[in-house]
Amino acid sequence: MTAGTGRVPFGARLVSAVAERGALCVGIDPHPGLLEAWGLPVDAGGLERFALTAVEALAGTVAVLKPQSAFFEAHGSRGVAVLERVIAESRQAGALVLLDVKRGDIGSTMSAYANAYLADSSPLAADAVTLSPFLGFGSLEPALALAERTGRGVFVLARTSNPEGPQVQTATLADGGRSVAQAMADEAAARNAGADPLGSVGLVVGATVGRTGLDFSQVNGPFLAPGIGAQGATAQDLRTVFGDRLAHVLPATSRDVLRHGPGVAEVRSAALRAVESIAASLAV
Ligand SMILES: O=C(O)c1cc(=O)[nH]c(=O)n1[C@@H]1O[C@H](COP(=O)(O)O)[C@@H](O)[C@H]1O
Repeated sequence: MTAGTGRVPFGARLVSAVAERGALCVGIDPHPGLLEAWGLPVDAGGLERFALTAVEALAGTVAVLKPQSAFFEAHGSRGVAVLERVIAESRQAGALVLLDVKRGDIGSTMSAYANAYLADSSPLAADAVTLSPFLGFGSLEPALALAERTGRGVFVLARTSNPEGPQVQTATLADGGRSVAQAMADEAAARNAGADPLGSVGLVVGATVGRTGLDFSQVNGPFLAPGIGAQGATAQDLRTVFGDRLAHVLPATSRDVLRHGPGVAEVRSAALRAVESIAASLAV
């Protein structure tokens, strides 16, 4: 079992973490190619060395760490055991952990996913998870409810960083002129209404997506903005994507920091440079 949250809502804990450490989420994505580049074998032992080095370099420095579950699952039960350690040790070192699992299922199965990642009793419980709403936002209710009860958060996909996203996300809903992405923003806004300083239902909006025309003014929650670095977006792009919502944006990058390994100091320096360059871009 990982440590609890003290029932302080995720949104409030995120605001404190960002104030203390800067607005940055670093992904822990143990790609086989990165393991090789670090001189590690592509097996569970190599995964463990890679992931725990990343934790050592980053968990005392960066506001949010985002392990990508698939890269751990690919190594079977030993990989999942490493993921449990990554979550526990990162949280002990003061980082918030956003577990990237992009789950979405019919409501009754969604309850099981919620218990796996958002219940205090689970060995895989993180501070927040990524969720996919394309079975309908309402199907996520068990996760939203459990996250709220346990002081955890969720980030719901809205406008993802990949080029295929618009096929679904910019489509117009049957009930009127809104896009699917706008509907997700409106659902998040409804869940976060009145939360202070920030709600715990976030959205995922890629840093790569450019001007969207989406209205984020009522969301009152955090925006995870992946795509910086390896996918071509820069910190300067955030202003175009998020306009006057920049204060609530959590920029995310993974390979662009991890490629500086295997040295702990080099990985940490790369993350600190990213924090500074993002802070400079957001301040101008
Ligand atoms: O939910 C995510 O984290 C996510 C959403 C999205 O729209 N785009 C996106 O790249 N991600 C994740 O963010 C990480 C990006 O890694 P880099 O491209 O190496 O910075 C990967 O783990 C992706 O799965």
